[in-house]
Amino acid sequence: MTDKLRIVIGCDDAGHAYKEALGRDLAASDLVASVTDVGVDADGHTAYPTVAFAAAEIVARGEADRALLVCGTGLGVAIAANKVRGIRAVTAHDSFSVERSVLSNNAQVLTFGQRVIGLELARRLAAEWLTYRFDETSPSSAKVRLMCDYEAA
Ligand SMILES: O=C(CO)[C@H](O)COP(=O)(O)O
Repeated sequence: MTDKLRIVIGCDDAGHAYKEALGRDLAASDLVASVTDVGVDADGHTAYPTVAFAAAEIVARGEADRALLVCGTGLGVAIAANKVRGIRAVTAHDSFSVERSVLSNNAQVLTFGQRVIGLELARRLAAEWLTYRFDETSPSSAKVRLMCDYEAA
């Protein structure tokens, strides 16, 4: 049995509909221990970096395992989340990249663009994402460590 994940979700106003739908899927998943929603709500207009910082900081503090963030493109929330020390955030809109974001990069944050991919693809990718766990003994581990060491220096 794979460990269940504590997940943070967040979005800006351009990603709200997908955040809500994905949040419902996550809450219903056997692979998810908890879902923490950092906004925005239906009429919220918080700028995407503010939401991404809040979600990434929760992960960086070890209070959640991963974050799933949505904005118009997925790009802004990824850039912002990557500003938080210890966070590796990626935008991935295809199955292989989602898999490798965990297995190669040990990325804790996945981002989607509501204006870029269809909802059903986003839902499928999020479901796949839940099944992957980084292997600290894999050949990818030393490469991820290079990034961690660079950040820590
Ligand atoms: O996609 C976004 C940022 O990457 C965001 O949802 C919209 O940003 P804007 O084009 O600056 O309004």
